[in-house]
Amino acid sequence: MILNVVAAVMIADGKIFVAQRHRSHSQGGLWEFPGGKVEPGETAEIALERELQEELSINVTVTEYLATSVHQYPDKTVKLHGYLCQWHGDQIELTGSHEQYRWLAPQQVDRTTLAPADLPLLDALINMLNS
Ligand SMILES: Nc1nc2c([nH]c(=O)n2[C@H]2C[C@H](O)[C@@H](COP(=O)(O)OP(=O)(O)OP(=O)(O)O)O2)c(=O)[nH]1
Repeated sequence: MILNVVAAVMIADGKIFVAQRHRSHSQGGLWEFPGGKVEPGETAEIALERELQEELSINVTVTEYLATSVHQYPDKTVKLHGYLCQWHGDQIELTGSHEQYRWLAPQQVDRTTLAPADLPLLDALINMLNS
């Protein structure tokens, strides 16, 4: 099974937004960029806007494609498409998908608890910020 998943990379004041998946979900307890599965008929942008509204109660603007990674979990293969997204400063309210969130400098992100599919996206971001 291959899942197409979109992830939002939001940057504010040099920090990026990461959230811990709810313990009851697949890959529970791992940290990730918010987002989710692309539903049939959706573009990546529409899926991201919908997921961030559902999970964080915020409106974002998708600004730029970042990178795609493919990772095989025991039960599925995730094709993770990362996009830079603009957060407009709205109040972030977790709605149950996540346990907690943090804004961290990219180098501060704990690579051992980040969902493995997200590591190439984090590296693409760090490269982009350094170039
Ligand atoms: N949203 C999101 N999912 C990710 C990331 N990295 C990563 O491996 N995933 C995986 C976790 C899930 O197995 C899968 C789909 O994510 P999802 O956010 O739709 O998960 P979900 O809760 O609807 O999935 P499920 O528990 O119903 O299986 O992608 C990421 O950065 N963001």
